[in-house]
This record gives sequence, C-alpha cells and structure tokens, in this order.
Amino acid sequence: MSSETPAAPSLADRITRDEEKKSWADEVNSPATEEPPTLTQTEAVPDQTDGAGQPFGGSQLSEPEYAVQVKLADMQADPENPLYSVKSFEELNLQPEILKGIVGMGFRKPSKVQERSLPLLIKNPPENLIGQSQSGTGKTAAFVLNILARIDLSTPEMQKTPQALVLAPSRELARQIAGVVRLMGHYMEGLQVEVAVPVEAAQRGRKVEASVAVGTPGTVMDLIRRRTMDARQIKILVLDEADNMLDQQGLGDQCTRVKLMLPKQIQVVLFSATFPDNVVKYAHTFAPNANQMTLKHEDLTVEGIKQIYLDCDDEEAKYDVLVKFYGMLTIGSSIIFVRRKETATKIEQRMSAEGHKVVALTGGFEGQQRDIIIDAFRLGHAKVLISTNVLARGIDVSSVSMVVNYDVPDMLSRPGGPLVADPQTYLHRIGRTGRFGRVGVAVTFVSSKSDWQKLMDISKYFNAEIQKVDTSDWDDLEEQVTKIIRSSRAGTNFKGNSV
Ligand SMILES: Nc1ncnc2c1ncn2[C@@H]1O[C@H](COP(=O)(O)OP(=O)(O)OP(=O)(O)O)[C@@H](O)[C@H]1O
Repeated sequence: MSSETPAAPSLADRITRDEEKKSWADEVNSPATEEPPTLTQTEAVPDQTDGAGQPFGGSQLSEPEYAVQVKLADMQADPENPLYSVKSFEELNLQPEILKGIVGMGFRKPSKVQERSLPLLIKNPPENLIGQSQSGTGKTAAFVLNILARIDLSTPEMQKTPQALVLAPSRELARQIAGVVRLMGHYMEGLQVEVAVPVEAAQRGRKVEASVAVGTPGTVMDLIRRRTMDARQIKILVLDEADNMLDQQGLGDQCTRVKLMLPKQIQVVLFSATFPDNVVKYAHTFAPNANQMTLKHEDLTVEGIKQIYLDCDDEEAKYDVLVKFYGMLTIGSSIIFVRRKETATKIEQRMSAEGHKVVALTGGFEGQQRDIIIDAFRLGHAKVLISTNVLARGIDVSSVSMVVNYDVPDMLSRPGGPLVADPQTYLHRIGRTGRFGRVGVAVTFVSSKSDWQKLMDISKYFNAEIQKVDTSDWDDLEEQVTKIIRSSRAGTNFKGNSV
C-alpha cells in the first residue's frame, strides 16, 4: 500500500496556499461570505459538528426538527427496529452532567444497542463486553457513556491521567470518537481528551495529559513505550471496529501489544457491526468472559439503505456512469469507494479537470492534509469524497445520502490466493449512509463476471436484496434515486422492481 505513487497536488495542498483560497471557496461551493477552511480553522473545530445537536453546532441535516423527531420516534417505538428501546437515558443511572451532554446532542431515547449494553457496561465490578449492532445505530455513544461514567475527575492530577483508552483503525475515526467524548462530556468539569494519531503525537513530544485517550494502535503503542503516555491508571480499553482491529495482521499485533502494556485488571470493550467467525475466537481471548451482544449475518443490513447495482461494460464505462451520477451525488453528500489509492487520485483529477467538484482522501496522504479534507467533507464544503477502505468504517457524517462502490469490495482468500468477496467491508462501506434511521442509496458498479459473482456472494451472505437497475432509462433511474435521497428518513423506497 505504501508503494503508492505520490499524489498530484491535492485539494488540501491547494487550500493551504493563500492565493488559492478563492479557488477552494469556488470549488467547494461554500457561501461567498465564508472563509475557506484553513488548518487553523479546522483545528479549532476538532469535534464533529454534524450528528451533534444544535447546542453543539450540529446541522441536524436540513430536515425540520419536528419531522425528524416524529419519524425517529416511530422507529424507536418499533420493536423490530435497531433503534427501538423501552427505557429512557434517565433510567440508565448516568450522572446528571452526562445526561445534560446527551440532551445537548439532541438524543431523546437510547437505541437498542445503547439500552442493552449500557447496564452491562456500567455495572460493578466491571465486566468485559463484545457488542455488535448494525452500522449507524449508536455504538460510539454506548462505549463513550461507559467511559464517562467510570472516569475519576475529582482531582487535577486524575484529570490529566489516562484512565480510558479507545483504539480505532483510522486517524479520521480516532478524531471523530474524541469529538464525541468531548461533546458528551461537555458538562463534566475537568474532562480532558487527547487524540493519539501520527504527526500530532510526534509533533507534540510531550506527555499525554488527558483522562481519555483515543488513538490508532501503532501511535499509542509508541507513546506508551516511550513513556509519553502513562498507562498505569488505565481501567478501560475499547477497540472500536474490533473485528478489523483484531483480524488485520499489523493492527492485531499492535492491539495485543498495547493491551500487554496496560494493567491486568481492565475492562475490555469490543464493538463492531461485524464479527466474522474467524475473529470471534480471538475476540474472546482478547476480552475474556465477556458479555456478548451479537447478531446473525442476515440481520446486519440497515433497512433504510437501498442497495442497487448496475452493469458497466468496462472500467471506462464505470467512469462515465460515475460522471452521469454527479447530479445525484451532490443532492446530499456522497462517498465513492475504490480499491486502490491510485484510482482515487486518478478519478479526482479527471473529474476536477472536467469541472466537477470532488475531493479524494487516502492513506497515502499526509496527516494534516487528511484532516483538512475530512473536516471540509464533514462541514459540507466538499460534498463528493473519493476514498479507499481507509474510510469504510465508522465515519459518521449524517448528510451522506449516497455511497458508490466504484470497485466491488474484495480481499485475498488467503495469502497469494484468489480475490473473493469481502462482505464485511461492503457492509461497513454502505453503512456510511443511512445513519440512525436516515435513508440512503448504495450503488455498486459491476464490470465483469467476477465482480457480479462477488456481489452475489455478498447478497447471499447478508440475505439482502441488491437490486439490479437498468441504465437505459436514465431519467427514471435519476427520479427514483432522487426521491429516496430527498425523503431523508426511512420509509420511502424504490417503486416495485421497476428501476
Ligand atoms: N440515542 C440516540 N439518539 C439520536 N441519535 C443518536 C443516538 N445515538 C447515536 N446517535 C447518532 O447516530 C449516529 C450514528 O452513531 P454511531 O456513529 O455511534 O454509529 P455506530 O453504531 O458506531 O456505526 P458504525 O458501525 O458505522 O461505526 C451519530 O450521528 C450519533 O450522534
């Protein structure tokens, strides 16, 4: 992966140069009065703003508040819905400052995963948990609330001592989680949160002085080894996207090493939307005697996400279709997933040259550049983002109404073996839309028999319908997709099977 050719000057490069700020503003279609996001600005907004309640500056999408609450209330009253719950947050025995934070985020009722996992997580003595629930159903809040309920902020000393550690697979996700901790813990006096990801950590070179640390495993391992982070008081370890963290050779090793450097008696919490069979055993070794909340493959897909695919003759046809989709991609925000970093850069350059406003973000970009791009996307300054699997998991931008699988997600069946379908990655990618009861459309491009076979394997694995759409009547297709995207909350669907 690191052999990627250096990217041509990307949008991030361009926006750091003053003389080009105007072109950024033009390019991302931001209001004329608004300054383009500079690094300082984006750093000044470290918390995610979308998905947060109005008191914290979240946009709440552009849906009228009343309509949102009414539809969400219906969903939360339906026992079949993953957002269903019978309890209120008040009944979960959380401190008043935490409850205030929850209210500030606009949360009215817990989701199923929150209602079920919270009592297991916060009871004493602490027990481990392996928790699974569909994408966008509020797992982050579940583990964050447990952390906030358990940390001791009674002395300045403790406020600066890491007591909870969250590990996530990407820099963007680590920053996002830290943002959620800050928002939820907004009313807790003395709460300090630090992000431990490459660049910041290296630049900082000073001790981590926070009660909650969120980072990527390699950087955290390094910080503890160099004693820049004192791990002796850590009592909670959370692995978000735990299956990915434990499965991937490198990440798995790093997580294990980090855990070995922590006190023996810690609460281990593993969360993900997917726990494929091959990692379940290791998950239980990593989190011994854990309480478990798991789901069957068939129950993993989110109803609000309409899954479709279309046939493209070849690679060039995929590009042409993508360009034709542009109007639909910009109704809300969209993420286009490709297999390789080079493809992301190539599409970005080609579409930009043709006058379309798109940005790309891959693991090949330098950290600060990545921060600028993801922040611009979160804030809606950039609406179409092309990325690799680096952003497939966890990223929560509620305005994402469309996901395009430009390349069908696949993986090596074994080292040196053939490429096979990667159902987990498919689920996480499409889960970037349809967050917490919203609707979205996930489109997969199929340009070969093997693409088609992989997609059918994915459909079978989840027992989910992925509907083929006919591109011969483009106007009809556009009308249908637009209707779903504009409906904003689950309930509206494609008419029959006719698209
Ligand atoms: N009880 C709630 N009421 C309203 N909104 C909520 C509630 N809980 C979480 N949310 C919102 O739902 C969105 C999705 O939550 P979150 O990112 O935690 O999902 P997730 O289950 O971790 O998804 P993924 O598997 O994709 O990582 C967030 O914007 C969050 O603010």
